Amino acid sequence: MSVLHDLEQVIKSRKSADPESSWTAKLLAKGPEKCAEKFGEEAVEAIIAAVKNDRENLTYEAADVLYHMLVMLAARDVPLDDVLTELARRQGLSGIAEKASRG
Ligand SMILES: N=c1c2ncn([C@@H]3O[C@H](COP(=O)(O)OP(=O)(O)OP(=O)(O)O)[C@@H](O)[C@H]3O)c2ncn1[C@@H]1O[C@H](COP(=O)(O)O)[C@@H](O)[C@H]1O
Repeated sequence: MSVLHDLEQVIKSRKSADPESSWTAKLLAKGPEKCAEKFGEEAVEAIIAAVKNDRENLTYEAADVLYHMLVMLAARDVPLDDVLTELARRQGLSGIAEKASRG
C-alpha cells in the first residue's frame, strides 16, 4: 500500500465520521461540489507557488492538492486505482500520440 492508498482508506472511513471531529468528514458532508471547489482552490495555491518558483511552498501546496484530489474522488466514488490504471494505460504512449488518438 502506498501513502496515497492509505490516505484514500482514511478518507473513505471519514464518510461516516462526525464532522465535528474530522476535517475530511466536514468537507465530505458539504457535498461533492464543495469538495471539487476546494480542490480547485488548492490547485490555484500550488500554481501560484510554482509561478513564484517557491519550491518549499510548492511542495506543501502539492500535498494539499493530492489530499483534496482524493477527497474529491471519494465524494464521487471514483477509486484511486481507476485513476492509476488509466495512468498505467498511458505509459509508453507519448502525450502527442495520445492526443492524436482522441482525434
Ligand atoms: N492530508 C490532509 C490534509 N491536508 C490539508 N488538510 C486540511 O485542509 C484544510 C484546508 O486547508 P486551507 O489551507 O484551505 O485551510 P482553511 O482552514 O480552510 O483556511 P481558509 O481557506 O478558510 O483560510 C486545513 O484545515 C488542513 O488541515 C488536511 N486534512 C487532513 N489530511 C489527512 O487526512 C487525515 C484525516 O484527517 P481528519 O479527517 O481531519 O481526521 C489526516 O490524518 C491527514 O492524513
